[in-house]
Amino acid sequence: MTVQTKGEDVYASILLTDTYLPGALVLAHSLRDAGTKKKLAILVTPDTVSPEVITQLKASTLNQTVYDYIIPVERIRNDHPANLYLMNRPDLHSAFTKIALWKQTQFRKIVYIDADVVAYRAPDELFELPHAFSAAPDIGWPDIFNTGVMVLSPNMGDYYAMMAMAERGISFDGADQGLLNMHFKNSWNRLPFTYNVTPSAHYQYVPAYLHFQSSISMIHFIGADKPWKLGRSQHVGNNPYDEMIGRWWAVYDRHYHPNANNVPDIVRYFVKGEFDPTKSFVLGANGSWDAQKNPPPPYSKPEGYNLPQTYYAMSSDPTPFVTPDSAHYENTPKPIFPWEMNRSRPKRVFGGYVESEPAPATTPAPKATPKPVATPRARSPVRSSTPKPSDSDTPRTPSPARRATPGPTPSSARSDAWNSATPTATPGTTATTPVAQHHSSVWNRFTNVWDDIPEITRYIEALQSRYRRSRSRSNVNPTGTTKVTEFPSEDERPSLPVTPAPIKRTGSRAGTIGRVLSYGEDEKAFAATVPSAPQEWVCVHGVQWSPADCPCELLQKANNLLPGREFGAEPVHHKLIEKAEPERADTATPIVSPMPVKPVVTTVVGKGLEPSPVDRILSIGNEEEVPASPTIAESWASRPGSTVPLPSYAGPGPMFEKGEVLPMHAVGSALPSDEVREELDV
Ligand SMILES: O=c1ccn([C@@H]2O[C@H](COP(=O)(O)OP(=O)(O)O[C@H]3O[C@H](CO)[C@@H](O)[C@H](O)[C@H]3O)[C@@H](O)[C@H]2O)c(=O)[nH]1
Ligand SMILES: [Mn+2]
Repeated sequence: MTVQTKGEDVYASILLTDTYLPGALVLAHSLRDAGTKKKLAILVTPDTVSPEVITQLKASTLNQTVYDYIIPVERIRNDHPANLYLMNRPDLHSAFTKIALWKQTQFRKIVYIDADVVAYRAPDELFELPHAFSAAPDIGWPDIFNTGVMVLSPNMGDYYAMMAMAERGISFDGADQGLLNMHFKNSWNRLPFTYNVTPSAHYQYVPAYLHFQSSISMIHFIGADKPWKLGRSQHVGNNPYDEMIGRWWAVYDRHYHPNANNVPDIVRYFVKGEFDPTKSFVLGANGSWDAQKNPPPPYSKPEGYNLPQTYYAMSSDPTPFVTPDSAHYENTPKPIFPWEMNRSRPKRVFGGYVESEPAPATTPAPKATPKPVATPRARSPVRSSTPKPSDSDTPRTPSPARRATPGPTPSSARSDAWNSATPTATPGTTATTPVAQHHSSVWNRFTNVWDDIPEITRYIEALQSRYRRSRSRSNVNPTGTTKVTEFPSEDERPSLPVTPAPIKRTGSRAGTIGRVLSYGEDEKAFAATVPSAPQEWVCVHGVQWSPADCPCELLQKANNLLPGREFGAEPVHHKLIEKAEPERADTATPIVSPMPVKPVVTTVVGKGLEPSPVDRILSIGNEEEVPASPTIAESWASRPGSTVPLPSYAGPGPMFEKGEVLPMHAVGSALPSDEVREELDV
C-alpha cells in the first residue's frame, strides 16, 4: 500500500442528501469551536444535494467558513442492496460513496468523520498516526471497526480495489462499513473507543461512561435516529445518552439558535421543530397564502389532495353472467317509422340460423344448406376471411378478401371452422388429431373457394367434356361433375385424388391447366395403365423411397393389382403426378392444390423410355401440349450415371392422402391471380 507523504491534512465528511445538512454543519462547527488547526473538507454528491444546501456548507451567515473544501464526487450506489435490509437501513444505498475518500490523493492524510458526529475536542493528533488506516471498534461487533471515524491515507490502490468490490456489491451489510471491513480485514489500526463513542438509548455502560467521560473526543449518533431528526424536546434527561444528545444541540444552538434572526430557513427546514413557516412566508391580511407575492407554504398540502376520489372495486360475485331476456328491453322505444314496423325478414344466414331468429343457447346445429358453410364468426379472423355464400342467387362480387383467402392449410383455426360444419367432429371430443379431423372434413364437406367462380366453372366444364371424350376412349369412368373440385365421399374416394386446378405457366403456355391422373372406379382400367417397369413410377412424394417403404397408396394399389410385377429393391423415384413448371419467384403466388400435372419425366438412368401407360393417362386432355423443356436439375438428373432425383414439388396441399407427411412450410393463396383468371375467362 502506497502511503502519501506529501499534501495537506484535512478533516473530511460526506453529504449524500440535503437531510443531513444540520449534522454536517454541527460537525464542522464543533471541530472549529474546539480549535482545530486543520482544514475541513466535505464530499458532496451534486445529483442528490441541492445548491442551496451546498451554499450553507461553504459559509455561515456570519461569514464564517464552515468547510474549506467542497468536493463534488460521483455517487456510488449499491446495486445489490439486499444486505441493507438486514440492518433496516435501505437509505444507505449510496454509502459506498465514502470510497471516494481514497481518491483524494491531493491530501496526505484524511481524518474522516460521519456527518452525524459531534466533536468534544479536535482530535488533530490523529494526523500524526503512522498507520495507513485506523478506526475504532464498532459497538455492535467490536472485532470490526466502525466507519464513522477513520484515519486514512488516500491512494489509488485501495480505491480501485474497493471500487471493484462496490461494483460487485461485496459488503456484508450492503454499505460502506461491511465493504471496508472486508477490505482492511486485520490490517486496521485500532483507535480508542473515545474517538468514536456511539451512545445508545437502549444500552449504556454507565460506569465506563463516567470513567472515560473526560477523554471522549467525538460522539457518533449511529442509527436512523439523529438528533436533528428527533427534535429538541426528545432526550432532555440526565442519563448519559441524553447528555450526549444535549451536546449536539449545544453546538447547534451556538450557531443556529431559534431566537437568532439570521439563521437560514433551509438549515432550520431540516431540523425537526425548528422551522416556522409563518416567519418565512408573508401571509395575506386574511391569513391565507398570497400566491402573487410568495411561494406556497412548504407544509401546505397539495391541492389535489382534497379532490373527491371514487374507487371501483372488482366484482367478487361468482354467479355467471346471464344475458338479460327480452323483458330487459321493454323500455326500448316503439317503432314509429314504416321501415321499422314493416321490416322484412333477413335472408342472409349466419352460423346455420337465420339472423332474425334468436340464437340457440348452445352451439347451433347447422341447418341444412345446399353446401356446408364455413361459419363466419367475429372472433376468428380466419373464419371471417373465408366468406362463402351458399345461395346461388346471392350477388357475389369477387372481392380482394376472396382472392386473399389462404389455401386450405391444416391450421387448427381452419380445421376448427370446418369442424363446426361437421356435427360429428366437435373439436376436443374426438380422439383424432386436428389434422385428421381437418382431412375428414375436407373430404366429406367442403369445396374449393373458386368452385363458384363462373369463369372457372365454365372452363372446367369445357375441359371435362373433352376429358370425358378422351376417357371414353381409354375406358375410364367420367366423374360427371360441374365443379372444378369434386370431393368424393370417404367410400368412393380413390387413393389418388387429383383434381385439376388452374395454373399460370411461365412462357408461352401460360394458362394451360394441369392434367388429370385418376384412378377412378375401374380398377381394371387403372391396372392397364400401370407401367411394367418400377423405374417408371413417379409418386407424389418426390423422394427416393424404397418401393416397399413408399407410403404412396397408389403405388401400393398398383403393386397389389399387379402381383406378378414385383418392384425391385432399388430405390425408385416415385412420382405419379408431376408438378407444373415452377412459378418464377416474381410471378403470382404458387397454387397450393390440387397440383397440376405434366408429362411424366422418368429418371431412368442412362436412357429415355417410351411413354408408359401412366404417361398416356397423364397426357389425356393435353395432347396438344408442348412438352416443357427440362429444368437444369432435370437435365442434370437424367445424365448418364446420375442418381440425382428429380426436384420434388412444394407440397401436397389439402388433397394429399391420409398418413402422408404434412408439409412443413407455409403455403400461399389457393386462388388464381387476376391475370390467370383473365386468361381462364374462356
Ligand atoms: O441519507 C444520508 C445517509 C448518509 N449520509 C452520509 O453518510 C454517513 C453514514 O450514514 P449514517 O446514517 O451516519 O450511518 P450510521 O447510522 O452511522 O451507520 C453505520 O453504518 C453505516 C453504513 O455502513 C456507516 O456508514 C456508518 O459509519 C456506521 O456508523 C452519514 O453520516 C452522512 O455523512 C448522508 O449524507 N445522507
Ligand atoms: Mn454515522
